[in-house]
Amino acid sequence: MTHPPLLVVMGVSGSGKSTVGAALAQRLGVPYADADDLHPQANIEKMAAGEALDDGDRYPWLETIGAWLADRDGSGGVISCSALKVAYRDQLRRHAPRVRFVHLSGSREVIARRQASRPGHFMPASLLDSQFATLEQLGPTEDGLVIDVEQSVDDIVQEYVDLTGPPVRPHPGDPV
Ligand SMILES: Nc1ncnc2c1ncn2[C@@H]1O[C@H](COP(=O)(O)OP(=O)(O)OP(=O)(O)O)[C@@H](O)[C@H]1O
Ligand SMILES: O=C(O)[C@H](O)[C@@H](O)[C@H](O)[C@H](O)CO
Repeated sequence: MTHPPLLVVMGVSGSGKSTVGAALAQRLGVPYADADDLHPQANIEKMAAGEALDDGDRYPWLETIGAWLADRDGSGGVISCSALKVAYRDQLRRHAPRVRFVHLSGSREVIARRQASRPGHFMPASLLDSQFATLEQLGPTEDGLVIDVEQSVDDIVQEYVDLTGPPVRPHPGDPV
């Protein structure tokens, strides 16, 4: 039996994970969560102070995200999470082996402009280079796809649907 999509919308800070993730979850008719809401306060404070997170900071956070994915293995869901390294994505796959990654990929210039368009967000622009330096592209054995961010949110969502086919709905009979 095919299950509704279980997705992680990934990418560097400012790539559009929260915006696209929410729109994609709505289109697919599945629950949505933003992993930024699952960070321990210490992680938020560290980034706000201009210091990049390390593997030790991310490990417990990724465990929380993995549990969220495992809980929704049957119903499907979309969570926005940077998931920058293969090792982080392996950690999530250990919780939910069928999870698919949707990498929002774009130039530093475009993403920096978008990151700067959010006054008051805790993530400083100064950390964008560390995000790109930490990012590891999806590997050939990883279930995932790459979508260019230099298009509208609606077009990104449509490209996902076009690439993956009509989504299995949590409630058969729902309109696509
Ligand atoms: N496809 C798009 N076209 C134009 N603007 C976009 C697009 N996607 C996102 N944005 C805008 O870019 C900014 C960053 O988007 P968003 O906050 O969703 O990124 P993010 O990856 O979740 O960032 P962070 O990881 O730092 O929370 C927002 O102001 C958002 O409205
Ligand atoms: O892995 C990381 O370094 C963090 O998750 C960051 O990506 C932030 O969560 C986010 O980008 C800022 O809101």
